Amino acid sequence: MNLTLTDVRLTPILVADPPLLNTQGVHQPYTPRLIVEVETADGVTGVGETYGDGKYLELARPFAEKLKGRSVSDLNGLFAVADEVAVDSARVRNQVDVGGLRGVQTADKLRLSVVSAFEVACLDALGKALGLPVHALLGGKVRDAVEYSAYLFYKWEGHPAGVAAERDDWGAALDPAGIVAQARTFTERYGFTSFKLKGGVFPPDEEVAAVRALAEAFPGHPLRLDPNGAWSVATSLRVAAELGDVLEYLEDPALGTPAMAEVAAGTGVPLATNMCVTTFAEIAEAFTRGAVQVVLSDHHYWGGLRNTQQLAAICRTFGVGVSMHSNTHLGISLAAMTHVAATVPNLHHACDSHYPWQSEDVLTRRLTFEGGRVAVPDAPGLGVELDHAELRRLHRRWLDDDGALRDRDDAAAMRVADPAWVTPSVPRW
Ligand SMILES: O=C([O-])C(=O)C[C@H](O)[C@@H](O)C(=O)[O-]
Ligand SMILES: [Mg+2]
Repeated sequence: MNLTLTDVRLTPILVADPPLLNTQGVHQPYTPRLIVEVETADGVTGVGETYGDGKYLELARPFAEKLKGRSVSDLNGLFAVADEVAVDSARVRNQVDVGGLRGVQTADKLRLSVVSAFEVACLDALGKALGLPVHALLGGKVRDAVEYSAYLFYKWEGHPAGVAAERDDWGAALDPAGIVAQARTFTERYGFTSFKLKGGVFPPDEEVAAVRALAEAFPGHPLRLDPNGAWSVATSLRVAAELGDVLEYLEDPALGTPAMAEVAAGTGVPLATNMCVTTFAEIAEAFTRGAVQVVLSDHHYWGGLRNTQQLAAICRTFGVGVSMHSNTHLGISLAAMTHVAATVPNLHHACDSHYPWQSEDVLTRRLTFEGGRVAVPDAPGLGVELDHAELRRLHRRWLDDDGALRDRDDAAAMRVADPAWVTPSVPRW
């Protein structure tokens, strides 16, 4: 068996995305992703997926060149190779990632976000070469299916008139009744039993009313609210007091560890984060200050599946819970998330996934949710197959774009509907 990497292919694509609202603005009609393919000397291939914005592409290209000739089994070596790739300081100076929705932006985090796709691709190829599923390479699954939550968004019926976009069949959701209707559609289509509402869009009282309406429609079901740090400490404490009886956790109510620590000190509602603990360097302060009770891991920016396992082990040590964050992603990443989640013993919350919002994919067969769960694939590698024709079609869309959509910008998308829109300063309420 020859595990030497002989070819690495990078394909940036644009995938359709509905008009989902968040505190920064609204999703653009198409969002960039990068698909990574690796191939061994024996012709075994592996696939990975990560963010596709320009700042990731400019690292992925030199990184890919350095991988040829190395072994797909040398996963630790990926980090050393990444360190050799220079990050343009303009990419991290005074920059926040997607308006801060994914926390701090550092050179290391950019590198890790690229490494993650290659690590997944190498694990996929290695698994196929050895005849083992990725979860086996990670030490073995401790569950046969991984539970996901319905990721509810305020949304418009469609993208603004005149904007090229695909239509979706979810309808608008701009008030409590719309959110409950969306939640019902999620349960009918996918069987989800826990619900997360993306908040920070409307004044807190409206979002509190939406969560109350969900609690009435789905009594006893786990509920979460995530305003992406849009609230002051005082507002966070007020919402926590009002919704304490129905929330499984409150996610990033206020921005940054000091504010989260203040909120945590004043409420018994567990706080979760994918914004103030997004790197290993941020763990010590947040955990010692008791600022978070649940960390939402994300293999994309934590640097892959094995780093996710390390994060989970640290959380276990400190008695902090683990769940999983998601940005817009396709089936390759859902498969990767499912494999690693299957190996984490202390995963006590349903994971987030945007996948139901994505009508397009680059797989020959989409992954499916049964009863809100994805069955852990036992086929070799990730257990997915790339649809090359669809990959080419979505790449063609990326090639044809004039550059406006190649970098995610939710505020720019909002300005199409509201030319006066500026990214709100924080705290917004
Ligand atoms: O849990 C979160 O904070 C997210 O999923 C961040 C995302 O960027 C989400 O807000 C989105 O896609 O609009
Ligand atoms: Mg969040």
